[in-house]
Amino acid sequence: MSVEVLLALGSNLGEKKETLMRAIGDLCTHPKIEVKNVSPVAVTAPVGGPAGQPDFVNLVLRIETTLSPFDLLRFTQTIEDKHHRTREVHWGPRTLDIDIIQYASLEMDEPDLTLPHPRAAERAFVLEPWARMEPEAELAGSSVRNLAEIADDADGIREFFPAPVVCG
Ligand SMILES: Nc1ncnc2c1ncn2[C@@H]1O[C@H](COP(=O)(O)OP(=O)(O)OP(=O)(O)O)[C@@H](O)[C@H]1O
Ligand SMILES: Nc1nc2c(c(=O)[nH]1)N=C(CO)CN2
Repeated sequence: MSVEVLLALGSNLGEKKETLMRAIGDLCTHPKIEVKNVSPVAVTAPVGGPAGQPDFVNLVLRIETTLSPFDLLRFTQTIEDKHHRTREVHWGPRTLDIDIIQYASLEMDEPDLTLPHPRAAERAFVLEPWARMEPEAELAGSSVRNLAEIADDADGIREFFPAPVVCG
């Protein structure tokens, strides 16, 4: 059975926008994933992590998939690795980060996977692109648009570029 999933992508090292477009392409090639919608592309100030790290490029994607949550996590981590993601510094600069924000209405708290993503409701760099893609979306019973307005990093959204073509 296919379920709806919300993924968030971020990059603040290298060819940031290009890396996100390639990662979308990687998702598009999986036979058990259908990319349904892509948000506008946000340039955002870094939240947390070491001082002075570069701005991020962030977007979210709506997909449908028949993969289980853990199989999806494994696949998204394979894409991160392919794009030379390293994990030395907590919240440090990265070529590519893919978070599973929401997997249908599933709630789980396992050592390697928490759903919905535990910090998504506080992150304008996730919520603002999401609200632009799906204005009526909800996260854990709250309006994503409202959450985006009150997020601490709401003024860290610098600019938006139009949404890329889905699996173009
Ligand atoms: N919903 C989720 N989506 C993606 N990874 C998750 C999720 N819940 C737990 N994890 C786990 O988090 C671990 C650390 O992920 P990662 O290094 O990308 O964190 P981060 O992006 O630096 O920080 P944050 O989790 O705050 O976004 C992953 O190995 C993964 O097992
Ligand atoms: N602006 C921005 N800040 C972050 C981001 C991100 O994607 N964008 N990701 C983080 C950890 O996942 C920590 N901080």
